[in-house]
Formats: sequence, structure tokens, C-alpha cells
Amino acid sequence: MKIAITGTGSYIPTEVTKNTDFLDHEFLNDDGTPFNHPNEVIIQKFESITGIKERRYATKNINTSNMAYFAAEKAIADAGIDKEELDYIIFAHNFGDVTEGKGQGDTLPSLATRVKHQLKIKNPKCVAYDLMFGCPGWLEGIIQANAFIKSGIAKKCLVIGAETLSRVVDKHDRDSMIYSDGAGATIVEAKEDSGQILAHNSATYANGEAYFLFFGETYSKENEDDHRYIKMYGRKIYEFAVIHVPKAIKECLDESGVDISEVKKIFIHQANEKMDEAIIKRFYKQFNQEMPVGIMPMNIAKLGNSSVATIPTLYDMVRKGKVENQTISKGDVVIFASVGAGMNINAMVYKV
Ligand SMILES: CC(C)(COP(=O)(O)OP(=O)(O)OC[C@H]1O[C@@H](n2cnc3c(N)ncnc32)[C@H](O)[C@@H]1OP(=O)(O)O)[C@@H](O)C(=O)NCCC(=O)NCCSC(=O)CC(=O)O
Repeated sequence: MKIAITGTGSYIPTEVTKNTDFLDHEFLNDDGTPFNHPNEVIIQKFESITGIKERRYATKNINTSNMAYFAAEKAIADAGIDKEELDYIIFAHNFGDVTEGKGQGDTLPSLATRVKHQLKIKNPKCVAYDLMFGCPGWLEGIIQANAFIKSGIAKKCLVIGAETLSRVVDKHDRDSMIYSDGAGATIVEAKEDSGQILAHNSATYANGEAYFLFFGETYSKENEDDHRYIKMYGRKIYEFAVIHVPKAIKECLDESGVDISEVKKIFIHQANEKMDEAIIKRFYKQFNQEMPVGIMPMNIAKLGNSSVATIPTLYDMVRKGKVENQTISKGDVVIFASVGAGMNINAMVYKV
């Protein structure tokens, strides 16, 4: 049985926020003290470390499940399937629907149910549930869909990754500039001659690493803000990722039996461009090879880190010829890989 990604769709929010839009922000250290240098310097440093120049935020009237619905409609149309045939809607996110300014995630009912409702799917046997797995959530959803189809309990699954991180960031934290909003959706089904999942690999590291990403207080000590915000030990994540992700990808490729020379593209979760380059360089180093030019499509400069949405959005864009100098063709072998809160890591080798 060949299990394939037969349709993709994405939603890119319309509001563009450039790095220069942070010039008037009050960035603080974690103890609430100001930095010794102006925001121009912080922003320059940020851009040179991460490669992010601008990011997209959802407009006030749109939440995570709305963006997911927009992406899902496109993926269903792209696959050419009847939405009533879907056996599962698997929705990866980590914060629920967050109303602008409220900071509280709403997950009742599940976001997958909200998407099913918006799609007006009547079939009760289309089972909808949410998946929390940090940034690697969308890829984990694909791995679950693959397992359901292989075992015979499903034929067609809709897998979504969507997040509205702009609504859970502490505006006093300079790391908040990394985060953005977006949605990507995919149809997974058993279909001959349409692609094939060849191998996958997942892991959770929850000892010293468990709280590298966490919900924490604002850095501002001035007002009584008891909200919690997304916080991270960025350097620790960086070091963790460059050690563990290259190994996880290699294990997955070895299992697939595909030779490294056959790999055409690597779609990696985009949190930091320099970090992603370091990961992929180390991956190739395990084969005593240099990283090939153009192997790693990127859109982080314009879209930032939309968590679970980065890979499905990028894959959709490349598939549809929307990323400059990046194409994939039928029969190409590509790798998907992600790392994030958990700390979770996963990888998948896929023949287009
Ligand atoms: C946060 C980082 C950008 C920081 O970069 P570095 O690690 O190089 O920084 P560092 O701590 O060694 O410090 C080097 C210099 O950069 C400065 N510096 C550090 N952070 C900065 C920032 N956000 N903006 C501007 N400057 C910054 C420091 O003051 C220092 O300056 P000087 O040189 O002047 O002393 C990076 O560590 C990073 O991207 N880490 C991984 C992020 C990641 O993958 N997150 C997970 C996403 S998971 C996710 O997406 C969500 C999910 O899973 O749900």
C-alpha cells in the first residue's frame, strides 16, 4: 500500500510586521532591566541570527481555527476528494483559539471539531481531534494518519498545523520577534502512483530538556500582568537541535533505504535560518558530504516561525511553484524534519 500526500493548502495572514516595526518596543532582560543598546542594534542582531526580516500576524477577526479552515478547504480541493469521505481531521496546535488581547487559549470544543463545523461535514464517522506536540505537531499528525491508514481504520485523513503565536508572545521579550501566525493543511490517503511515505522517526526528550520551551511571566515588572506567555531558552534549544536533529534525520533515511544522493529537498521546521543551516550541514557531515546548494527551501525571511504551520505552508508553496528557484517533481525523495516544545523531534522520508 502506498500512502501519499495528495493535496495541500495554506493560509498566510495578511498583516505584515517588519523588524523595523519593533523600533519603539520596550525590550527587557528577563529580570526586567533594560538593554544597554538601542532597539536598532537588537533588531540588527536578531535579523543576522535568525534570517527573519518580517512576519505575518492574523487580523483581529480571524483565529487559529479560521485560518485552519481556509487552508483545509484548499487542501481538499487540491486533492480532489469529497470532504464527506474524510475519516479523520487531525489538528496540530499548542495554544487553541486565542482571542486578541485575552491571552487565554480556547480548546472547547477542539479546534478539529471547529474546522469540521466550518467545512460543514455531516458524516459523524469523520473523527476530529487535536494534537499537541510542539512545532513537530503537523508532522506527527501525518505519521498518525499514515498509521491509521496502514492499519485499515482510515482511508483519508486531513492533517492541519495552525497557530496564532502573535497572541501568546510577551512584547517585552526580544525572542517574541521570531514568532508569527499561519496555517497549513494536507490530505493523506492510500493511493497508487501519487507518492509514498517511506519512513518516519519520532522522539521526546523530557529530562533536562522538558522545559526549554514553557509558559512564563512577562519580563516587565511594572504592571500586574498575570498572563503567561511563550518563553524559551533559545541557546539551549539551538544546542539541543544541532546535536539531536541531524541524527534523527539520518536514522530515518537509513530506515528508508534511500541513498543520500537521491534526496532532493529537506523541508525543515523554520525557527531560525542559521540554526536550520547548522542542522542540515551536520546531517550531511555524517555522510562526509557538504550541504548541497538549494537543498533546504526557506520562507522564514518573510513568514517567521509559525510553529506547526511552517512545514505544511512551505511544502504547499514549493509544490505550487511559489518559492523562487525551488521546485519538486514526481518521484523526488524529500525529507521533512522538525524540532520544538516537548522537546520533540521527528523526521519523515517521502517520495513525491
Ligand atoms: C533565540 C536565538 C535567536 C538566540 O540566538 P543565539 O543563541 O545565537 O544567541 P545567544 O544567546 O548565544 O546570544 C548571542 C547574541 O545575540 C543576542 N541575542 C540573543 N537573543 C536575541 C534576540 N532574540 N534578538 C536579538 N538579539 C539576541 C545576545 O544578546 C548576544 O549578543 P552579544 O553578541 O551582543 O552578546 C536562538 O538561540 C534561537 O533561535 N534558538 C532556537 C529557537 C528555536 O528553535 N525555538 C524553538 C521554536 S519551537 C517553536 O517554534 C514553538 C513550539 O515548539 O511550539
